[in-house]
Amino acid sequence: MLEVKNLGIHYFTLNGVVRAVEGVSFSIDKKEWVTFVGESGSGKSTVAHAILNVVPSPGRIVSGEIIFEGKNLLTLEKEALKEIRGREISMVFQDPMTSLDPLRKVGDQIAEVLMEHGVGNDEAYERARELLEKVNLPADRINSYPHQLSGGQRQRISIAMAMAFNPKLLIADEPTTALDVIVQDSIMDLIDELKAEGTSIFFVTHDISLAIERSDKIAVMYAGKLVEFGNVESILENPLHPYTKALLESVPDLWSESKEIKSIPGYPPDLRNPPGGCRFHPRCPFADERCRKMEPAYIEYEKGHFVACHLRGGVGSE
Ligand SMILES: Nc1ncnc2c1ncn2[C@@H]1O[C@H](COP(=O)(O)OP(=O)(O)OP(=O)(O)O)[C@@H](O)[C@H]1O
Ligand code: NI
Repeated sequence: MLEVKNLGIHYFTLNGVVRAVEGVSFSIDKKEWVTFVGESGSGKSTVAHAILNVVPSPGRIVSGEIIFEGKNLLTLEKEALKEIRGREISMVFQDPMTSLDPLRKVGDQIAEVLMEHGVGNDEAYERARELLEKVNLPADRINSYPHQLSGGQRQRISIAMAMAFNPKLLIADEPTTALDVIVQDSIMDLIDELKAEGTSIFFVTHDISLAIERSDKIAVMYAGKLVEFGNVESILENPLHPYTKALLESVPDLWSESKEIKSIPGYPPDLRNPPGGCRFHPRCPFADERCRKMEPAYIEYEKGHFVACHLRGGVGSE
């Protein structure tokens, strides 16, 4: 359904070119929930924005293709992309206020999304009420302003807007990070329901245990590279990349015998000047000469389970 090939994104800042995303390839099938994990700054949000070609300035997509149902979204005319945005592909963010206007009633805002895509006035308000119910908010909330709602309720509103047309793909960038645990769960349930109705989910989180619970596949980013991608089960049973292993070991619940949380020594690199070879090599306990010199190829190590690491074979490039 969605296929991303060799995606590269740079931020052209006054202090240099930030190579935020390089050579990222993956696909998402129908009704599949794929979660992107990785440390802060690894490029998760940048990839999320690229799908609808909305990488904020000074960022620019410098390579790659984003094929959605056979069309490359990166070469599509503005108008055609606008038709897809909000209708076939929608987005929710960590801060719902980025998609809500503080000065207008939430019902008007939901109805407007529908009317923008050709739904008539009365039907749009009717649908807005239905959508509020669907996200478990009372229909009279239609007359509320965003500031009259809690953070969780506001996130429900932005999900209601995202759901307006039963999108084929929902891009959710840390939609629950600002919320408390109980509210978090209820938002995750809503996204699950959407998936049950046929929507594919591109989800971004810092919280790997959240990723494990809900998703079908996990994508692990490190310093702008996709280092591992595969089914949740195969990644848990057989993490192929040393960084993935380290991430899993940093989750306390997973390794309850030891109760010890291991953090990964060192820091991610400055992406204006990333290390040569494998970007993880300065922090990798297994790094050798090859890892310092050659970039590991991204290979399908076992069916549906991809990795970029010299320890797992594959041919690299200088
Ligand atoms: N507007 C910008 N200008 C310059 N550099 C940027 C900009 N936005 C992001 N970057 C850089 O691009 C890289 C990727 O950032 P991105 O926000 O995609 O990471 P992330 O994985 O989503 O991190 P987080 O978990 O903190 O949200 C980082 O090195 C970041 O500093
Ligand atoms: Ni982010």
